[in-house]
Amino acid sequence: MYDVIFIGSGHAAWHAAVALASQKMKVALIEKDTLAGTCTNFGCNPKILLESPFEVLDDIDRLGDIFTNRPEVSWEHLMRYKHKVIDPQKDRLAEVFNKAGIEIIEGEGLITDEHTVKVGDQSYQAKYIVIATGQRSHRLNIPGQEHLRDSRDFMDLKSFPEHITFIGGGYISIEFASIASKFGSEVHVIVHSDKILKAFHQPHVKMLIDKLEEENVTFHFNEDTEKVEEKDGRLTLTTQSGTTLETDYIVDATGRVPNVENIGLETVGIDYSDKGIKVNSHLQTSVPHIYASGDVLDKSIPKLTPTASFESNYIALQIIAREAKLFSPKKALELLPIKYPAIPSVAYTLPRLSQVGMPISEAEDKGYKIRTIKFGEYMRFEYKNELDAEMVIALDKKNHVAGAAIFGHNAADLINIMTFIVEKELSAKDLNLMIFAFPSESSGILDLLKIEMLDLDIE
Ligand SMILES: Cc1cc2nc3c(=O)[nH]c(=O)nc-3n(C[C@H](O)[C@H](O)[C@H](O)COP(=O)(O)OP(=O)(O)OC[C@H]3O[C@@H](n4cnc5c(N)ncnc54)[C@H](O)[C@@H]3O)c2cc1C
Ligand SMILES: NC(=O)c1ccc[n+]([C@@H]2O[C@H](COP(=O)([O-])OP(=O)(O)OC[C@H]3O[C@@H](n4cnc5c(N)ncnc54)[C@H](O)[C@@H]3O)[C@@H](O)[C@H]2O)c1
Repeated sequence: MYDVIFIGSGHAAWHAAVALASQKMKVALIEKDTLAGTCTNFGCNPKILLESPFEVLDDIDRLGDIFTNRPEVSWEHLMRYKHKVIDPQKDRLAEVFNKAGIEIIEGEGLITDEHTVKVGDQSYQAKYIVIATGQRSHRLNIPGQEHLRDSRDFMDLKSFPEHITFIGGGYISIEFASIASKFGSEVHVIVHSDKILKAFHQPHVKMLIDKLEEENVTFHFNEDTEKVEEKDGRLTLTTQSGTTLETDYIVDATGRVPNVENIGLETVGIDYSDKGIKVNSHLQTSVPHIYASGDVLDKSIPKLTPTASFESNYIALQIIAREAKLFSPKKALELLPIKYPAIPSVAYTLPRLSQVGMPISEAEDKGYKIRTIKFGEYMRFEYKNELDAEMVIALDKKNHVAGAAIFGHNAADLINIMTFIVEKELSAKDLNLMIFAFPSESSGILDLLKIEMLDLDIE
């Protein structure tokens, strides 16, 4: 009998597994595909690795004729490097899990009753079960769908296509289009509405579109894909309005769907929809000792690695508290409900877009002060000549930062600093009581931010 069995081994599962094992609980992770899940093997990590040489090239391009030779990226070499770095990660994590005393069970988990999970012919009993089965790529249901590829295929390409088409206007489509454009490929993006990256500050999205268009990316807005046909190794994509595109490779990036099928939800009466598993504010399913975590949840907050890890850690605390009888099982529901802090979002394009806190458009509607900090222009020495890099902030009545949106190459790291400032409601005075390393990209933005928070006009 296990204390806790996890179905899935991604971030939504393993953070809790390690925490619970450290409390001497008997824990197992069931994984049907690759240990450690999507982010580690087929998502965030390989993506950022494949993008990293283009970041360097972009720096080189911005610094202009300082360099006498512009290096070129070899996709084949890059793939070799990817396998060298990414492939061993699952083994390293397996070592961590083994050391922690966590059992790894390979195979597909199926809940057969409220305390039992079956893998193949073997049944395992547990006091608690955590469902962390994640999501898979959505596939358009159109004639020729067998010619469509997904993010996993893209990140395993043996050679890079000269003509590549992405369907969708979300994270995956735009991040990969950004990589493909750096390769000099002819890139097309089919978007079925008039917007991409809807959750981001739209003026920054417009700046990104302009940049990508300069780099050979063509956007086809308000177009739906009708069919794909193959002839002599080339593909023809036809949209409902009759536009046709000849291309070598098509990535269907029309979203991801939660893995709720064939895990026994119906057997134990767990509620779910096509958006995922329904849980209460303690991440309990309709069966109180069965929790759900991560991408498989029906949730309104973004489905990201840090939110999956946060939920995982939260579930571990819930179980530890219940087991330590800090609260009687009857009172367990009185444990604190999950409360998400400010969640930063980043689109890993070149340049990157990021944001945290209240969206700037919402803050504008609320009458908050909106300020644009052109840190790339003011601090050219620090920001590698990135003249258009900027941060837009919304200041509330107390001059605290309610929300921030950044456009620039270092937007991912800079937004972490802003997350801290937003979450802790830091004032200019709080920041002035701290000393930061200089010169650095973060100190530059902080100095300019403090001026705005003191409400001095620097224009
Ligand atoms: C291309 C790509 C890029 C991304 N980039 C970012 C990024 O930059 N930043 C970010 O924050 N997020 C990013 N994400 C999202 C991030 O990967 C997910 O939010 C995160 O992986 C969710 O973790 P999870 O544990 O819920 O699911 P997963 O990591 O998907 O883990 C679920 C696991 O459950 C297993 N499983 C499913 N059913 C069963 C079963 N019945 N039995 C046993 N095992 C089962 C699956 O095989 C899988 O390994 C990206 C995603 C993709 C696809
Ligand atoms: N940087 C990051 O944090 C990052 C990067 C990649 C992926 N992710 C996560 O992975 C998940 C999947 O990313 P994604 O880009 O596939 O999804 P997404 O939801 O970001 O974008 C899907 C896109 O497809 C479009 N679409 C949906 N149905 C369509 C249809 N029938 N026809 C045409 N277009 C359609 C949507 O309008 C949207 O533009 C998201 O949960 C995201 O949070 C995050």
